[in-house]
Amino acid sequence: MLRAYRSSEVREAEKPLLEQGVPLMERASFAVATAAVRELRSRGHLVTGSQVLVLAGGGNNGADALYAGAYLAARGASVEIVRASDSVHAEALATAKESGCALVDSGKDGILKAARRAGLWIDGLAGIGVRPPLTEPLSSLVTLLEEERIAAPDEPIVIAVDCPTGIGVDDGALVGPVLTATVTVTMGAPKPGLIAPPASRVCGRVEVADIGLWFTGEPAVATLSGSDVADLLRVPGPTDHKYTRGVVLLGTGSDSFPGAAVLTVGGALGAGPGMVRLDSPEVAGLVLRRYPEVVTGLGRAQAVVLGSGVPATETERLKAPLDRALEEKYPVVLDAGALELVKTEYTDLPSTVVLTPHAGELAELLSARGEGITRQDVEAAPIRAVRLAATITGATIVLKGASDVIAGPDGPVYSQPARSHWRAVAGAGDVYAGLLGALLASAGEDLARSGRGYGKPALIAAAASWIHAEAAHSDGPIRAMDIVDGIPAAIASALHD
Ligand SMILES: NC(=O)C1=CN([C@@H]2O[C@H](COP(=O)(O)OP(=O)(O)OC[C@H]3O[C@@H](n4cnc5c(N)ncnc54)[C@H](OP(=O)(O)O)[C@@H]3O)[C@@H](O)[C@H]2O)[C@@H](O)CC1
Ligand SMILES: Nc1ncnc2c1ncn2[C@@H]1O[C@H](COP(=O)(O)OP(=O)(O)O)[C@@H](O)[C@H]1O
Ligand SMILES: [K+]
Repeated sequence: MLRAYRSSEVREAEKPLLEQGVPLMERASFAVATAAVRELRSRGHLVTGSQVLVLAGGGNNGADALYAGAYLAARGASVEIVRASDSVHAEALATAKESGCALVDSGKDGILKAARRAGLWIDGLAGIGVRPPLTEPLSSLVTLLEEERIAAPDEPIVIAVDCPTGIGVDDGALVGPVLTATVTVTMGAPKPGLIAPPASRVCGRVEVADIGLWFTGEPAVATLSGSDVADLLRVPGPTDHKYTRGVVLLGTGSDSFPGAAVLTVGGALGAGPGMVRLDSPEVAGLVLRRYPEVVTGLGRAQAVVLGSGVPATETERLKAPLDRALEEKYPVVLDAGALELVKTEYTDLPSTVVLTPHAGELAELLSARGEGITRQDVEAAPIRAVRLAATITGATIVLKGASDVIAGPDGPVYSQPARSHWRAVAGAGDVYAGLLGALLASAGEDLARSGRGYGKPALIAAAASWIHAEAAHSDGPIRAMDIVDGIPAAIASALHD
């Protein structure tokens, strides 16, 4: 599991080490220099003779970059320094100069010329001490460099020290200029913005440098790996039968969107529940032709999925299965049309109810509940939006997108990235709803006993997102049914992880 901690928690973790005199900055800058060497070598360049640009701001981040520049100069690189503040770390600057690094003329032309000469930039303009948007003069400098980076015929390698300058380190927001990185070398632990969208998109590959920091508390944001998913999966044993493995009931599909029933059933069956029930008479024939193992009609279930392919005007029929699940405390997935119910009637939900909106649906839901929030607001700061929605509704929220962002009313936020963006096709969300329902059904009895869920539904939803991303992994176009077909292998790969 990737665990991201906020800057305040990072500073707490660093405090005892600094008091003991542990040379954190030395470790940090060495990790940056090592990453730079690796990037140069992987592209067939020698360090000796490579042209490197150190972008040094006024904080410790700038000092890290300067010391890294000093290492590279000592190994034969030709290093130039842009001094972006009057108060750069004096000792680090002196060390860099002694090692042969040269200061660049700080006018626009001087900076651009140096940027064009260098194949590798080290971004030490600002680290976790900065809250965006950047102010002048840093704002103009970052804009200039980012434009140059994009326009350059051979894009430079950009190594961000701790974080790309300008990102919302703690909330993953992107407001104002940022310098996009090829690699981010982050100290001690990732920060939320390095693993949560939209900021995670400008971080390149994230490498965590172990500088000796120790974290004990719950992370602010986490990303599950295959082995975390394996820990959550319930593998059947010799005493299991179809009812112990979990039954999932689907109220999905309609005359208007019959295919949604096929896709949700496919998603659910892929995850291997004991049984899938379908309570959608108008589409039962279609589903049975494809999946004869489906049992039609209402009946006992350990989890319920409602709303995929059901128009918002036809939600009346979803209320009976929803009421029953709420009464029996079984987990519920409310997708697509069923989200309508949360706008007006079902306003106080337990966290065992999981809402699965995309950004537009989440904005509509929040607006209906009195928060003036647009789709753009949700996309600009997804962590904030899911937390707000979880707090207002009481439910667990899965915001679907290039990365799924998941939160319950408490516990960490999970950010689960897509493996490929071919996944963005109609019906992929329906597959997700079915898959999630089946995973919740396997934990349904436990969830019903433990009451409001205590973070477990969010964890299970994150596992569903991992499996869905893995199942949708592709180098070329895919259809939603290909995701259905990929689920069993994705689960097997988690179990082998
Ligand atoms: N934590 C660890 O374990 C370790 C941390 N280490 C490193 O320390 C880094 C944190 O260092 P830090 O605290 O000095 O902050 P950092 O980001 O370099 O500088 C902030 C500067 O930016 C400026 N500024 C602020 N807001 C701004 C804005 N909106 N727009 C424009 N400017 C703005 C502000 O200037 P001011 O405005 O205050 O004059 C200030 O000069 C951390 O990321 C890591 O690299 C390692 O060395 C060792 C282990
Ligand atoms: N840019 C993207 N890259 C990868 N996956 C994406 C992207 N945008 C959306 N997705 C995924 O595609 C699916 C879309 O779901 P949804 O919007 O509900 O569509 P539908 O209702 O047609 O199934 C979700 O699983 C989401 O995570
Ligand atoms: K930086």
